[in-house]
Amino acid sequence: MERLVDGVAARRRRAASAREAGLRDRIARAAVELFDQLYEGAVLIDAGGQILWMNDKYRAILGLNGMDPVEGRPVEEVIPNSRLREVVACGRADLIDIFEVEGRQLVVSRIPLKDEDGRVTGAVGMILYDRVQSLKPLVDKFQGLQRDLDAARRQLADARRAKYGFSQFIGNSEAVRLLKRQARRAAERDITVLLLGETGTGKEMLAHALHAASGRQSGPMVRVNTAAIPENLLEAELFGVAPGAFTGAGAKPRDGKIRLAHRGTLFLDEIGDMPVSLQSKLLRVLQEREIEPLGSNRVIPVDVRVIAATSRDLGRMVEEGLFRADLYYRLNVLPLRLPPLRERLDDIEPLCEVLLDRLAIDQGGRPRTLTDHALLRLQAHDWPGNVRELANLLERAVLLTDDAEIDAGHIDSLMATHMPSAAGVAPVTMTASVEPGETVEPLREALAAAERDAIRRALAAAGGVKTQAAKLLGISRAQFYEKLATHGIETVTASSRP
Ligand SMILES: Nc1ncnc2c1ncn2[C@@H]1O[C@H](COP(=O)(O)OP(=O)(O)OP(=O)(O)O)[C@@H](O)[C@H]1O
Repeated sequence: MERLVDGVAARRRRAASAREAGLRDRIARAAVELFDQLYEGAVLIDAGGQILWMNDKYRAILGLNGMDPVEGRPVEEVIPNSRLREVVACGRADLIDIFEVEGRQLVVSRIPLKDEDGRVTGAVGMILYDRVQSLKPLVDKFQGLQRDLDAARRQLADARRAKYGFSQFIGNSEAVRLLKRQARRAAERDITVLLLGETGTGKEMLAHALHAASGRQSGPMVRVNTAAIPENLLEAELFGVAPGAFTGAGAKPRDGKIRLAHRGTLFLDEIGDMPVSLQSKLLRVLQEREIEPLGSNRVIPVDVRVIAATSRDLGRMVEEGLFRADLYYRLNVLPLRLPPLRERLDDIEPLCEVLLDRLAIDQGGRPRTLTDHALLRLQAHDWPGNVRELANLLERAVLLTDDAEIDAGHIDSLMATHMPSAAGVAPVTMTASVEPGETVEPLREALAAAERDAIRRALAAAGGVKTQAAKLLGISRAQFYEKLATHGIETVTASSRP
């Protein structure tokens, strides 16, 4: 009797589980049909990340035709960057996510599939977008933010990308052609380059061109002007700061410029102004390719190519003990000398053309031209401030007149009134007379007085802004500071002005 009862119960259990299996099967089929109708796309993968099934709509979004077999292929091979495998691995659903497929932003859901014991057996991915209209504002907002982010990224990349290439470095003279040939060769080799030349000869421009033509062109180009940063801030600026390195250093680490130049180029402008105390740290960067942020005892490897520039005589600075000899030899692997403008007077004409074109673009209107006599005047000048000084003079000439042509008279008046070194251009006459008893100043003192006067006038014209005053004088900021110190001229800093 007992056996009979057991047999009936077992039969009932079997029948119930068969019914349940059939029910499950119907539910599964209904669910698949529902997916197919409800969603823009659906895909099913197994626990190994291989596709078991994909609906036609998903295939269409991927640009696959019905004949392309997808079943059995790894999901990432068919849907690049798919995250379904992660859902299998962690067993948690991604109920709403935004996912890019073939350039389209789609709202998707990813759900793990589990067996009776809770083991993950696969995952289903569904594209919801278009059917779920209520998500549209969210997606639009996301797309707007994504566009802003892309634009900001592009801007940052542009800012860090080199500004100039070799073709923008104007000059046909033999000296410039030779320089460009050497520089092109240097760009291909991943070695340290030292740019030597007077102020305004185009060292920074050439550094950008070297970076743009090098294998590091897609990396950052980071410039540090050693002369423009106070000595006590320079170490942090270059090497970065560890959290809490000093009072006020902040809880987060701050990357220095050397780290920011990782996989790119570090342009050390005015390297002659590098304080001796930091020179050994810089040497370590060149030798060991590593940095130690301020307040840290950790070294960080860096991959940077160094381009250094100076208008100073580094060799002499070494002799005078102002620059470390070992650093000098490390930097001087491939020196490139930029010739001053007075050694390549033939370049003045093409330079003027380009500079006048640039001015026309910046200020609007048609590009001005120079008369032959104006050009001769320019070629007779000494150009201590080189191309920067030439650019400044042309800028003032364009402001001085509305004429289409700039003539010799315009150039003469500018040189006589504004240029600190106009003596070489203005016609020299013998009309000066000396009263009996009047003393004649030694030339050195007369020149120093004239320089002092020019600096004061430039400062006044620039409203005390030193960068602007240096620009007006056609000299670098570093040189301007040196001259202020030499002449003992005290200025009111911008922050302390009322
Ligand atoms: N060969 C050139 N072709 C076109 N523009 C040039 C050339 N050389 C210099 N310039 C222009 O002259 C100005 C000064 O150049 P740059 O700043 O590169 O000189 P620099 O040698 O680095 O000067 P400094 O030593 O004072 O920093 C810039 O506006 C630059 O565009």
